[in-house]
Amino acid sequence: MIPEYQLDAFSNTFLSKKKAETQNMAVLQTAREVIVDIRKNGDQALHHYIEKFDGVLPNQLVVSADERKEAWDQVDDKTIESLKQAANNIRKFHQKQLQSSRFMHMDENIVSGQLFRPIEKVGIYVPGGTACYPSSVLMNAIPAILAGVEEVIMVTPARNGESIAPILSVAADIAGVTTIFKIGGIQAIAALAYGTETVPSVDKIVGPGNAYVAAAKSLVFGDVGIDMIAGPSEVAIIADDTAEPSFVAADLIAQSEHDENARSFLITTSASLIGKVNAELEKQCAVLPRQSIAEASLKNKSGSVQVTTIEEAFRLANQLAPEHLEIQVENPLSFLGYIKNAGSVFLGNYTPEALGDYYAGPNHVLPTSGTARFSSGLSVDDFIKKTTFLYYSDKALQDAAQHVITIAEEEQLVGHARAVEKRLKN
Ligand SMILES: NC(=O)c1ccc[n+]([C@@H]2O[C@H](COP(=O)([O-])OP(=O)(O)OC[C@H]3O[C@@H](n4cnc5c(N)ncnc54)[C@H](O)[C@@H]3O)[C@@H](O)[C@H]2O)c1
Ligand SMILES: N[C@H](CO)Cc1c[nH]c[nH+]1
Ligand SMILES: [Zn+2]
Repeated sequence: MIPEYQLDAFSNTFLSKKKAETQNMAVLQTAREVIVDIRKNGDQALHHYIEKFDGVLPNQLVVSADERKEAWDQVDDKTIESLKQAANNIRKFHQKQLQSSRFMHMDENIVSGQLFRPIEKVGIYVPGGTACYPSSVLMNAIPAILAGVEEVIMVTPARNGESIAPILSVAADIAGVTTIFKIGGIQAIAALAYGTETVPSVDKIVGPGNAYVAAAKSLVFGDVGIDMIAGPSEVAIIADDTAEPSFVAADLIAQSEHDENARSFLITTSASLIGKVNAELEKQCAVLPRQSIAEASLKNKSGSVQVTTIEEAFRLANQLAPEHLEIQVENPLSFLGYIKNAGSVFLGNYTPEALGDYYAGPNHVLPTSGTARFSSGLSVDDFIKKTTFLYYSDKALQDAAQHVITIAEEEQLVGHARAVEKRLKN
């Protein structure tokens, strides 16, 4: 069910450097047209595209205070409790990421350092097309609020043309989201980036979404900040003979059920594991509500490979740089030092990725499509700007002046040299 590859074929198929399918030209073209129109025509264009892409235009785009209050009665207590527990864990984990402004140097003549300041207004995109992700509300909003962002504006498409899922509103309250708009897709990103009569513009947009959302984010980048351009979700599992085939299969399925383009990889030193996992996949997929999605992802976008050593397994995983890396081998913690490129790592047979997707604390908004080679998952840092500062006394400048002038003259920037010379005492 998950195709087996020889090592060379696995590398050739999955390691080529190419941008995710979010960069599809037709999707980009649609996104460009919608963004240009909304930027020029504001609400009028926004309404048009909500109707066009989501079918119905809600009477009111903002989720009202009454709607937010009523949502609490529509979600059962057990679910609210689970969300609160998850929020606590996510808050605790991200709290440790906070840093204070700092001095790099301080004496009577020179002071330098870095100011850490939150971004003022942030937009968070919460996907809502095919599924509903309260966990993504928590993962995006909690680090922003911990960082000190004043206004967190959430957008998500309305389910039936009128309301958003109550659980999303409850999660937004638990996290501390300021305002929620019932807008999804390209039109939501355009409205957040440029503002309309109804939607305020923000300084940065974060959060995952489908190919249209990703394309729109890539186009507005520069006018606003973005966290990343997320492609389809991925998991790579490194497993040896001690791995439990039914656990491995369950975790491959958990990622593959996200969408048909999700990618699941199994890299194993075991001669018998792939066969056992395939038997489990067959069994477990058959009883899955999203069976056809998971099967399509496993069959068409995923792969397994047998390697001879654990070192080879990690070499391959580092080349893949997967969004999620599971390590289901004996003494998993002893392999932390082998990891170079991965969005988030899950160690041991009892740490399924699902634990991190929802609950444990680390963020689930992670780099995909090999971009973990150069980037990281969402964190408090994504909502902080670092501004350097510098003070030199008269004496300190006199001491440094000649070096500055020399380099300025080498660059033939006489104005720069003069700016220092003007202050020289002799
Ligand atoms: N990386 C993560 O942390 C994470 C978390 C949750 C979900 N996801 C991913 O987010 C994605 C969610 O996708 P989704 O579609 O369910 O929800 P979505 O909210 O991202 O997209 C839905 C919107 O897409 C727009 N759209 C749909 N078809 C269109 C078309 N033909 N032209 C223009 N616009 C169109 C509509 O406006 C709609 O509101 C999935 O791929 C899922 O795997 C990722
Ligand atoms: N696995 C997703 C990130 O790739 C996150 C998620 C949300 N809900 C379930 N899973
Ligand atoms: Zn998931």
